Amino acid sequence: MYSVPDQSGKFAVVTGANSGTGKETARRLAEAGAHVVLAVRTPAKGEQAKADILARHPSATLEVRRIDLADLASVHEFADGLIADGTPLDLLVNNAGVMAPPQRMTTADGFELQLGSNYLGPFALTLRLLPLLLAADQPRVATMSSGTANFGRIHFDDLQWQRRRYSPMLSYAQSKLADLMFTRQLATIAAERGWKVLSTGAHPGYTRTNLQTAGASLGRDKTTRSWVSRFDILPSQDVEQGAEPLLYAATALDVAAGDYFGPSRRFGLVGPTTKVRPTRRALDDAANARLWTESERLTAVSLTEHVS
Ligand SMILES: NC(=O)c1ccc[n+]([C@@H]2O[C@H](COP(=O)([O-])OP(=O)(O)OC[C@H]3O[C@@H](n4cnc5c(N)ncnc54)[C@H](O)[C@@H]3O)[C@@H](O)[C@H]2O)c1
Repeated sequence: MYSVPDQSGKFAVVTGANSGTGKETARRLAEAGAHVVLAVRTPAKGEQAKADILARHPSATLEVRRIDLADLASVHEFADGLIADGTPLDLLVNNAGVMAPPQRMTTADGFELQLGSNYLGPFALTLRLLPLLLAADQPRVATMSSGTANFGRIHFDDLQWQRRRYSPMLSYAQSKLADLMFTRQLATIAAERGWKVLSTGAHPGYTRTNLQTAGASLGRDKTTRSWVSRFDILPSQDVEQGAEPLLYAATALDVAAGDYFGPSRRFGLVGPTTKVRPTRRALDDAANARLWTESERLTAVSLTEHVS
């Protein structure tokens, strides 16, 4: 098991920290000494997660704050709260995500649900929190992608699936490819501007969490059921294993800007975290820059406005 380096004195935000890999990541960061903000959509679930973590680690310092990544007003409210407090932010973990709703659904801002929740919300959140990140000594942004990014394509002419027949899984894959392209582009921008913020990415492998059932609870179409059933032939992991690549991306000392981590695979078994090569579609600098510009336009959150 990966040993998280000492996080004493660090201030971290983990989105989607009430369940799955987010809760486990928050737990391990708190165990290692970080003060962790559990950034959750439903505060009561956040409080339950906090109580669970405290039961295992009584000296952990945790706080619950509400954020709905599918609502930009909520993202701004969350960011405004942290900025008003003014504590430099050492670590932002963009973990929250939703997979495969039964049909095309939209966020409060009218974005297709998966693009909005999995990518545009975290994009806006990261840009808003950059001033706090840049005030920290060794800041880091770790963003959760997915192995499905390998099947993803960014449809610049129809990002929101308005002109094509909606595919819940291909839309999920697009949103997760966008996360990976964002990870790379943030690393590029940081290098260009001489920022010390380190942008890294991870995917968990197939992990037993609420992700498969949360989407399914809304009902599922036949094609998505068939996709999801294909996951079941993959070696699955428990959440402790599944959170390891994200924890590594968030805290390991031997990582470089833009690095991407996932579980290693040998003879069909899932092994320790390793650096993985992103799909070539995430290595297209021009596309990464184009997606960034388009995301600034869609969210109306821009670097020039929020970072001097
Ligand atoms: N479980 C897997 O096999 C797997 C595989 C690849 C990638 N992932 C990614 O891992 C991340 C964590 O998922 P998980 O597997 O732990 O599932 P999960 O369902 O347990 O956790 C997802 C979390 O995101 C939160 N969330 C969803 N929409 C939100 C919103 N609008 N605002 C705020 N929070 C929101 C949920 O409340 C939940 O806490 C996701 O980004 C997911 O895409 C998971």
